[in-house]
Amino acid sequence: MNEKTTAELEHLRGLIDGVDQQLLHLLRKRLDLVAQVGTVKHGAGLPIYAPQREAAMLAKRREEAKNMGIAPQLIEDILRRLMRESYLNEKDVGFKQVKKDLGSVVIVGGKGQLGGLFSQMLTLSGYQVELLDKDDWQQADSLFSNAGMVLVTVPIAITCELIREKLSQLPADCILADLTSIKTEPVNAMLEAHSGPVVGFHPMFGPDVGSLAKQVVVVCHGREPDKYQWLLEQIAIWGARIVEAEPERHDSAMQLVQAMRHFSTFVYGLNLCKEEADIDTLLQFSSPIYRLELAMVGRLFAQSPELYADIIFAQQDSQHAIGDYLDNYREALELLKRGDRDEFIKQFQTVAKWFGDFAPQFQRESRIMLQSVNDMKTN
Ligand SMILES: NC(=O)c1ccc[n+]([C@@H]2O[C@H](COP(=O)([O-])OP(=O)(O)OC[C@H]3O[C@@H](n4cnc5c(N)ncnc54)[C@H](O)[C@@H]3O)[C@@H](O)[C@H]2O)c1
Ligand SMILES: O=C(O)C(=O)C[C@]1(C(=O)O)C=C[C@@H](O)C=C1
Repeated sequence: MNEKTTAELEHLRGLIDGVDQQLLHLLRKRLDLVAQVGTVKHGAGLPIYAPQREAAMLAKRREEAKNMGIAPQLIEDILRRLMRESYLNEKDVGFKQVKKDLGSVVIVGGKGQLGGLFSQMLTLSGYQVELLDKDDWQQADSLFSNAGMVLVTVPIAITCELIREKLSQLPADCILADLTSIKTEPVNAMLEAHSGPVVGFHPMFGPDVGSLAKQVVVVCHGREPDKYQWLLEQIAIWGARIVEAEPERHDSAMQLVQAMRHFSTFVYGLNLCKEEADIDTLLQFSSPIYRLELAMVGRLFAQSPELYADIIFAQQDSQHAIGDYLDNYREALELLKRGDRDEFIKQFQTVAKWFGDFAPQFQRESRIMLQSVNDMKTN
């Protein structure tokens, strides 16, 4: 680079630094305003996530960006990231407590991952939370005697037995609820063990979400819904979307959404491990989609093997779905073995037709994810 180029670049980079610093000041200003919104919402008991406000704001800013010669997607990306920050900041102010006269909430398994998250959310909402973990059963009677709600969040494999053996003497008006990833058997066990209000939940997210804004919580009604309606409102205030489902319908969807998904991810990892693949080399040659795929597979193995074993093994019916998948894999492998490219293309087109409008929609969504994956690269 000659001296003139160096000087020009330095000058322009200095101006860019100045603009970025102005952006920082604007960000500070926006975060302060969002904190004030958080306080107002807390007082009024309004949900942290305001989808209509977001949609209207994004549409306006996109239009304004277009008029200024800025790509609308740029401002949308920036605002969505900023709103994620808002959910986190607004959460720290706390939430309105919907049910003031509940008594305490006893979380059985409360020192675990999901128990910890719900303990935090309930405490931020003003409830008195008591944790009852595996070594705390000597305090159970005194904790249960004041409980307005008992929330079960222990490993799946011991959930039903624990409910039947340890939760059959709760106060009659106490709500019995759970967070188990499968629903039919735990909800039945709760209905058998307790004659009062019963409700099953399945939070469709892990403990590392940061905020519940936009997350889905499946609810399976058990008994006396009017007694736990406040809890659904509380979860909505946390920003999550409640999806109602019969336990059987939930479990059958979970065979594909969880059991088969995690099983094929497990086999993918198992295969890489047995093939002794060199992850560093794979990453060097990886396209963004491969990096994303590897991240999705790798993150499974950073978590509890028991949790995933339980999700897969708790639903023995999943073996049929997994078996069908294996048959389809074998049939597709046959196409490859006999070099039947034409048939591959025919089947590809059949699947594309079956996906219909979802295929281009997923392509658009994944494009944004892939660009983020690429942005995160540092070399
Ligand atoms: N982790 C997730 O991503 C996730 C997501 C959705 C639902 N869930 C569900 O949440 C539940 C808990 O999962 P987790 O990931 O928090 O597991 P975890 O292992 O982190 O927590 C389980 C807790 O239960 C405690 N425990 C074990 N035996 C006990 C006993 N006899 N009495 C009282 N406590 C006992 C453990 O000490 C631990 O603190 C499971 O039913 C799971 O299906 C988990
Ligand atoms: O306007 C609100 O209600 C806010 O909470 C602020 C804000 C934002 O960051 O702009 C954050 C979250 C909402 O979903 C919508 C907008």
